[in-house]
Order: sequence, then C-alpha cells, then structure tokens
Amino acid sequence: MDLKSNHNAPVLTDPVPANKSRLGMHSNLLPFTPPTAAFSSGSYLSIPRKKTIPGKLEDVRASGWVDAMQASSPPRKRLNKDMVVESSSDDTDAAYHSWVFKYPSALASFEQITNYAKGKRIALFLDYDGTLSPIVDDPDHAFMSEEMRAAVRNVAKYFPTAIISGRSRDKVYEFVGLTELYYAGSHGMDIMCPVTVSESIDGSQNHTTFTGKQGKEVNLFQPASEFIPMISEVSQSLIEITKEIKGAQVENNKFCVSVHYRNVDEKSWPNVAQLVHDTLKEFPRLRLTHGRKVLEIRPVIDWDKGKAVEFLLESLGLSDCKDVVPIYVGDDRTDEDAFKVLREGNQGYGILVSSVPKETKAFYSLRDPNEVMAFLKSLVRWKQQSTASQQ
Ligand SMILES: O=P(O)(O)OC[C@H]1O[C@H](O[C@H]2O[C@H](CO)[C@@H](O)[C@H](O)[C@H]2O)[C@H](O)[C@@H](O)[C@@H]1O
Repeated sequence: MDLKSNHNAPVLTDPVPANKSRLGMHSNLLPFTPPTAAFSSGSYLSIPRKKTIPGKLEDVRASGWVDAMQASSPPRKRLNKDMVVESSSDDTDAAYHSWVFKYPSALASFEQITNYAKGKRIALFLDYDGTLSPIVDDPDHAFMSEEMRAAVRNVAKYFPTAIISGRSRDKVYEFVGLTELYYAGSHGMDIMCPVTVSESIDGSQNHTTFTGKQGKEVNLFQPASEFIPMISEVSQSLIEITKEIKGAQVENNKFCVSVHYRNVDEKSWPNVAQLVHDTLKEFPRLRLTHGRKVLEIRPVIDWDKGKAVEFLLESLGLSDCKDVVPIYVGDDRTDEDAFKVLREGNQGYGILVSSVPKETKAFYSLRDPNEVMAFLKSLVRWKQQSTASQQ
C-alpha cells in the first residue's frame, strides 16, 4: 500500500455504480450517494439540513436493514445475568460441523499454521468484543478476564500485537490495559503506532507524533479527524431520539457511533432502524454498517479494519515482506475487511470467532474467546519451544 499517496485524506471520490455504494456495498446500506460538494474538508457544518421527518417503517424493511439486523443476531442462550452465548439446535450443530470443514478450527490446524510460519515472523491483530471478551448485554461491562489479559501480554512478548476495535481507542485501552500493544480504535480510524511510519506520511494533517504511555515516541493516525464534531452531533441526536425505545443504547466511539439494540424488544427493532435511517438522511457523509446487534454509523471514507492492518504492517516495517505472517482474529462483520485484505493479499490468515456458521473471508475459525485464549497460549508455547530447540 502506498502510504504517501493515500494517507492524507482517504476520502472516496470515485464514481459509484448505480446500485453500489462507494465501498462496493449495496446502496441499500447507504441513505443516498453523497453529493461531491459534501466532501470538501470542513464543509459539512454549513450544509443546510432539512428537519428530520420520521419516515415510515417500510423504508427500513424495504431497504433490507431489518433483515440484516435479524441476520446479525444468531439465536442465543443466557449463561448468567450478564453473559449470553450464541446457541445452537441439533440442526445448527450439524450445519456447524459441515461449516468447520470449510473453515477448520485454528486449534485443530495449529500444526499446519505453525509449519507455514516456521522461520517467518508472525504479526498478530486482535479484535476486542466477542474475541478477547465475551459478548455481554451491557457494552460498558465487556471486561476481559485476567487469564485472557495474561495470555495477550505473553503473546505480545513474542509477536508484534495490535488490537483493532470498533470502540474508541481510549475505551478499548481502558479495557485491555496493556502498554505493550498497539491500538487502533473506531474500526481503525484512530491508530497509535510506532514512529517509523512518520517519514512516509510526513506532512499529513491526519497524524501527530508524541510520547506515548511506554515513554516511546508514537504516531497517532486519524484519517477521519474532521468528522469528530459531526459524530458528536449525530451521537447527541441519536441519544435524544432513541430515548423512547426501551433498551436502545447509543455509544459515541469518537469517529463512529454504535446504536445498540441487543436489549430492545425485537418488535421494536424496525423503530430503531427507522430512527437511524432518518438521521443518516441528514448526514450524507456518514454511512451504516452492521455489527452484532448494533448499527454502526461511520464516515464515508475509504478506511476500515483492513486498511488499518495494512497501515500497521507498514508502520511496523512488516509490509512487503514474504517472511511475515499476519494473523487477524475477529468475530464480526467489520472484521471481514481485514480477512479480505489477508486473503486477497495471499498473506497470513484470518480467523473467525464464531460458534455458528457464517459467510466469511477468514481461513480458520475458533468457537469463542476461550478458544482464542487457548490459541494465543499455544502460539507462545510453540515460540518458546522453537526458540529453545535452536539454542
Ligand atoms: O470491533 P470490536 O472490538 O468487536 O467492537 C465492535 C462493537 O463491540 C461492542 O458491541 C458489541 O459488544 C457488546 C459487549 O459485549 C455487546 O453488548 C454488543 O451487542 C455488541 O455489538 C461495542 O459496544 C461497540 O461500540 C463496538 O463497535
């Protein structure tokens, strides 16, 4: 990836086919194609806005939002007051077993993975929610276990390790609390990385250099920095208008907003979707993606977790190296961008965390965060053994 030409303003300006969004998503997922004028830097606050007129629920049904919301929500089983897991019936169990042939368990295939990685350098990219921490009802209580924290700390001793999350970088750092990692928040729109990349993006308005928590110089790369006021405005507006819907929760992730419907009665999901849909009509520079029982609103810029992986590899001095094996572990649809980058670049492996069959660009699978932890521990053991055998 060419950082020099790319990193100042990753705003999409290419023409969009009639039925496709700028990111190749179906236009159903976008309120409408943004007018070119709306992309000029800093101009959005002066765009005259129509007053939000509530649309009919048919809008979101017809556009497929409600179907997408249902599809992103496999059946689940409550383990305790806070914790839920995706559950399965005998039928889905059978479907899972045939799915796992196509996307083998990264634990069962561990030898194959490490045989390929022998003599090469592994770089690890980890999603947070649903990967390092179990999915819980309250997004503010998605804590990772101490055992998982120790596993991540250990693995980072041997392999460069980054967390790439949809949450704000501050929030995910608060949850993980390990200074030895690199962090990318807001789906990769807020990256803290080593300073080595600074030469190639010198002059970019999107990056600043400062001394980080480890006392080392770090770069902060924020390709959507001009959207902060807009995101805050949308977030405020959504907090207001979703107040009426019991269980709806809005989370401001700095460069994107999450509208959670996990705790909303399913009958009211179309109402949540409609409010988000109506709001997005007023913000043509924002778009929607779907996560696990969450609608995610983010800037229409050509940046995602896949781009963040490429950026981090470059900033770690690991891009264009045949001896580097990037491994990305994630559970949700936004992680597919990263799986796609690895698959299409024929580099490394995507590992999808899922206990139910899902369409994916990953190569391998793991069932849940417990299996992720086992995988991380296995990587450490393998590295220690191979280092010992070389001495
Ligand atoms: O990229 P990630 O680190 O996976 O973040 C994606 C979203 O995760 C969080 O929401 C999800 O986890 C919550 C806690 O388990 C759960 O309650 C919610 O239903 C899930 O969608 C986070 O709250 C979002 O802001 C992230 O975008």
